[in-house]
Amino acid sequence: MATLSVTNKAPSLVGGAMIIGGTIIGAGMFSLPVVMSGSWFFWSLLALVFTWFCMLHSGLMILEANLNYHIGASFDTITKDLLGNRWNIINGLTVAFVLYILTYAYISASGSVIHHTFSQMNIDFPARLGGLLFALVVAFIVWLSTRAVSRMTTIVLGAKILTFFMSFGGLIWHVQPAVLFNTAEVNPSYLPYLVMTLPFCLASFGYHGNVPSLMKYYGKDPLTIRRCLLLGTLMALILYIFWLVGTMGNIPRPAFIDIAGKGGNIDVLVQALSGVLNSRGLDLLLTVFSNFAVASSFLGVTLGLFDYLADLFKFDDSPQGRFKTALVTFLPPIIGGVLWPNGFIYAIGFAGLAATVWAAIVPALLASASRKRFGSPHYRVWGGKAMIILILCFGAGNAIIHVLSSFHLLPVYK
Ligand SMILES: N[C@@H](Cc1ccccc1)C(=O)O
Repeated sequence: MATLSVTNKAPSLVGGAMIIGGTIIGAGMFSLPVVMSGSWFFWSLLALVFTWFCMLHSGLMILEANLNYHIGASFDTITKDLLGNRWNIINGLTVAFVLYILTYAYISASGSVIHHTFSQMNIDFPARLGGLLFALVVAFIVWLSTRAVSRMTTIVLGAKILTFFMSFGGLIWHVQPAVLFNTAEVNPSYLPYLVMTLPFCLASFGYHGNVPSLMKYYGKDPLTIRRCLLLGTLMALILYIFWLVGTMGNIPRPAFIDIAGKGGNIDVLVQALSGVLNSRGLDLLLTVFSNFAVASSFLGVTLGLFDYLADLFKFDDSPQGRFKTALVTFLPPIIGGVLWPNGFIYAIGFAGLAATVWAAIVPALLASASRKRFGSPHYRVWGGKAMIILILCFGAGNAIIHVLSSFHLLPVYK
């Protein structure tokens, strides 16, 4: 979850859209080309658009329920009041789980990115050590203060956007239609691999913790907040489509088998891209971009986890209190990262599984309960009962798919 820096004046529409877009676009996108290599471009496009649609509307459902409460009321208050204690506990647990597993994913990802960066300078830097050091630096910043995180995030986010356009502009020019449309393979089969991509799409479109924060910033202004959600999620969708074209148009489908076999982490992907690009400058840009992309999500998500745990364990805001919070925030994922440095793809999948509870199932239940209790006078998501049922099925379907694929019951492209 991205951090929001508090300002006195109401932020512009673009500001809110950027907050949403910035939270959505994170390390999750690096898992997409790898897990989508089986279903390849067109089917994956369909999965992306479908997930975008459902995740946008589940976010709007949180807004619908949220508008019946005081400004500043967050997930916890709304869920407890509308759905009762049991749902609230399940909700809280899955929120914590997503944040923990993402922190672990970022440690694993940053280790891999650092390893790749150094290996370009012909230095062999172990990924485990890279992840550990990176996590310690982030832990230090988070321990310092929220303001330090906010400043760092601003710098990193700026650099991320800049390097994104510079490197992706380059990637797009290199796209070969024959590779993108996979004309070399005779009778390829794509459809069986489609469903297993969904939990990864879901994780990559996660932002829902920020909906209550938007109400804090704009007040009860459903129109503006709705526009922010629409713009922010659309921004992510368009960027992800570019990203798919850029990767699948440059790396042939069969080459992804090898990438997935090596753990599917970012360094392997970037290496495969630079192999086909043959351009030193682009290669460097891509490496710089992946560093910033991981760093900004890392900062945002761990700050969210830090605040959540501080509140949960009632650790105070003194340096010692913050130190204790930093320990419970970072120690478990660091241990995970040192023991299993290549779990990035798995972790993103599990984030999708847990996120489906609080980003799809609970929002649909909230909207339904809010209509019964309050009649949703401020704002009501269109589509009536059918939309609620669609989002519920989307959430439950994602959970089932993830469980099936954990037991190797779904076809995997290899
Ligand atoms: N969408 C983020 C992950 C995320 C999931 C759920 C909530 C917040 C963030 C990413 O791609 O990295």
